Amino acid sequence: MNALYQNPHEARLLFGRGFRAGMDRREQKKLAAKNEKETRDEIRKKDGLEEKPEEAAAQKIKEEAADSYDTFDMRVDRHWTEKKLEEMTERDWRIFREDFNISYKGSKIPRPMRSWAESKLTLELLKAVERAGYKTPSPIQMAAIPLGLQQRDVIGVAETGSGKTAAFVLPMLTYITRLPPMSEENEAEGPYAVVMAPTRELAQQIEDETVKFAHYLGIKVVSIVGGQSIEEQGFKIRQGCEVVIATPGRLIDCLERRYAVLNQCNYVVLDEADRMIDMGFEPQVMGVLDAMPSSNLKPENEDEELDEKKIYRTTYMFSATMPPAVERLARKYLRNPVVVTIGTAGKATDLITQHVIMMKESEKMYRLHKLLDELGDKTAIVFINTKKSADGLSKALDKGGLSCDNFAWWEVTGAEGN
Ligand SMILES: Nc1ncnc2c1ncn2[C@@H]1O[C@H](COP(=O)(O)OP(=O)(O)OP(=O)(O)O)[C@@H](O)[C@H]1O
Repeated sequence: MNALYQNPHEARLLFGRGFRAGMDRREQKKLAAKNEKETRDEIRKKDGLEEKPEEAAAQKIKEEAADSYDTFDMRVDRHWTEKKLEEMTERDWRIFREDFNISYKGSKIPRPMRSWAESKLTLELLKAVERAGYKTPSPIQMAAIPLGLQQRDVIGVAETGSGKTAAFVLPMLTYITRLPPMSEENEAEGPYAVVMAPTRELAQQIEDETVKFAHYLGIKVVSIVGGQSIEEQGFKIRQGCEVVIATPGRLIDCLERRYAVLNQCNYVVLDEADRMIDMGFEPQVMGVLDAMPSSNLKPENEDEELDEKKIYRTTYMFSATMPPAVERLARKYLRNPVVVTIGTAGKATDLITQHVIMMKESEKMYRLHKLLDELGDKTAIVFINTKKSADGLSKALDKGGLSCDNFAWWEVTGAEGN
């Protein structure tokens, strides 16, 4: 067999560099010329022949032609960052989604937004975003804001600290600005939007983030969490507020005691839904959702177009995992939702390094002590599977001179109740 065929030249694929089928033709031609020269040299060496001048000249021409090969015919496009919105192709959007690790599940999904300027947020809100110092939207904001602005139901899976809050707050405020301002006539009918979160601390964080934007629009935010007077909270709601941020237990209490109603609430956000379920709040969450009017539910038929001018019940749900109880909730209360995942669902966050240390049971206490000692004046959380072991461990650590708070009582509110 001819030696040329024994040593075939491999195509080098360069996907993602803007070449059709990932091929850089110039690079290929140069490699082919080099390959041919080496093979001919080898054959001549074997046969004891010298290279003829005309062969050398022909080879030189091939190499020069390869070197100056104009790749413009192979280069299909510029990168999406160099393009205007209207120039974006399907392929650009795919690369854009890959660049930001955005994936979707669902039908009729609107394009993500590449920048704040390209979003359909009102000028007032864009100013508020600028004042907050948010230069570019985070990936969950790029994906979820256009969905919220179309009143689509959303299930968001994103890491903590990824900017989830603004991803639901900005469309929520946009929705509110479309409604009549709160006045004596309608304030007794309750808020326009409700956000539920599993803990007081999270509710507080969401309130801070919401107020950051809401106060420029004159939108009032009230938080309804445990540890404060329920009468006072009820009074604040009745005085008129557009947004309520609440923990589910306290909110259902407020509703059952008639301190608050949700007669005009059509926008609801469940933040950290899996944690709310884990903490045993499923009945309370469902109770709140059932207290909202059902007259604005979206059509069941997912092919039916939504009327942009109409008000629909919009449900946003964020959850790091989708256990059966969360799926049940989603199936019952969300209509034709779009699932947005940033990064890999269920993957540990990139911000945390995990170490697994294998050891004998008898060494555990010593190693834990050593690890905690090495922290110096930093603090740590130790997770443990039962209340009893937490009690024993905290006592042992206390004895060993480490100041230790035992939060095991917290588990009593958990679904398992152990
Ligand atoms: N586009 C943005 N640019 C700059 N900072 C941002 C942007 N979006 C959010 N942030 C800030 O990033 C921080 C985390 O955002 P946020 O609280 O929304 O995260 P999260 O995903 O809700 O996390 P958690 O689960 O802890 O509540 C906040 O301090 C927020 O102000």
